[in-house]
Amino acid sequence: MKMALRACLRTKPGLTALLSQLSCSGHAAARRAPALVAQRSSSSTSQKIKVDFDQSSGVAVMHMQSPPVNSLSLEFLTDVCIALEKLEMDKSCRGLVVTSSQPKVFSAGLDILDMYGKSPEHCAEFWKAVQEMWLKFYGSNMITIAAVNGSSPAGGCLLSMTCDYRIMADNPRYSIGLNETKLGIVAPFWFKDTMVNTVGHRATEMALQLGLLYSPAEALKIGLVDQLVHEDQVLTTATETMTKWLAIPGILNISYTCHFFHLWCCNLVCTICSCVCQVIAAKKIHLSQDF
Ligand SMILES: CCCCC/C=C\C/C=C\CCC/C=C/C(=O)SCCNC(=O)CCNC(=O)[C@H](O)C(C)(C)COP(=O)(O)OP(=O)(O)OC[C@H]1O[C@@H](n2cnc3c(N)ncnc32)[C@H](O)[C@@H]1OP(=O)(O)O
Repeated sequence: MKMALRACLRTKPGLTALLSQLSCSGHAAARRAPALVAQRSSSSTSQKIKVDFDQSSGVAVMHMQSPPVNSLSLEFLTDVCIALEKLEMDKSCRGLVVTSSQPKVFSAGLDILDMYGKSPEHCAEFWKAVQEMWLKFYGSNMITIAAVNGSSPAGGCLLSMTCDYRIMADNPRYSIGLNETKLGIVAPFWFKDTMVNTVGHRATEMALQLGLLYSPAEALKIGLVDQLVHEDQVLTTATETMTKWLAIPGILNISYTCHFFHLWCCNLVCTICSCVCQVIAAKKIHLSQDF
């Protein structure tokens, strides 16, 4: 699925342009960007993101380092998107591993504190940034692997599902899943679609209706993650796996089908509608709070 989206993006420049207009690259571009330099290995760092790029293998590792739990705030999402954009522009970068520098947590999902009591403008920016992250990862030209070295609820699970492959630490204290229902909120349909594309319809229905968080073993069983390893081995396994993937001829040029392109267009249109609705809703909430 992700490869089809990637192919669509590569072959439909108009769509890419439209996406970039929709996305929040405006505010992203205004911020500092981690630079990639042409040398064998390079390391670039924003406050919350560290990128190590090994030019000889063409593989970059993005370390999320936003304490305490890599919650996805507007600022953090912006940094992630900028880093990804930079890597995307460097054609020598063919693979990306995403992992966490925080102990026990891959990402706690959307930053709840960044969603509460904020201005409608902030909410709109925030929501656009969430969508941009999803679009950028899902439509990436690189092979992407999530090295899930800790718990990954809600938006953290979404982030990992946008990757081509997920390797999770085999520690029963960690969990992963779209638990929004348990928080009294509804996972947006594109969260749902991403999960359907990963684990299928029935498993997604169950997961979303009950707001399930899965142990690593359960997640492996339903296909939410692809591999479990000891937590010391998550990153090394991810880079080894990446090497194998990148050795497959034409891996970055998998052809796509019309079906996938249609799905992509549907997702795009619905995303625009959803975005407009979110803004309207946020404005209404804001107004009602004034009375
Ligand atoms: C802006 C809105 C625009 C309009 C949109 C409107 C509507 C859209 C509708 C729906 C969209 C919803 C989609 C939502 C997606 C989400 O991702 S919601 C976030 C869900 N996340 C969670 O449920 C995770 C909750 N956290 C945990 O389960 C645990 O914290 C943990 C990640 C497993 C880590 O556990 P542990 O290591 O034990 O750490 P602590 O629990 O002690 O936490 C440490 C500190 O981190 C703070 N924190 C945790 N999660 C978050 C978070 N998501 N956002 C912000 N902060 C978080 C926690 O409070 C602790 O802080 P203190 O040390 O107490 O200060």
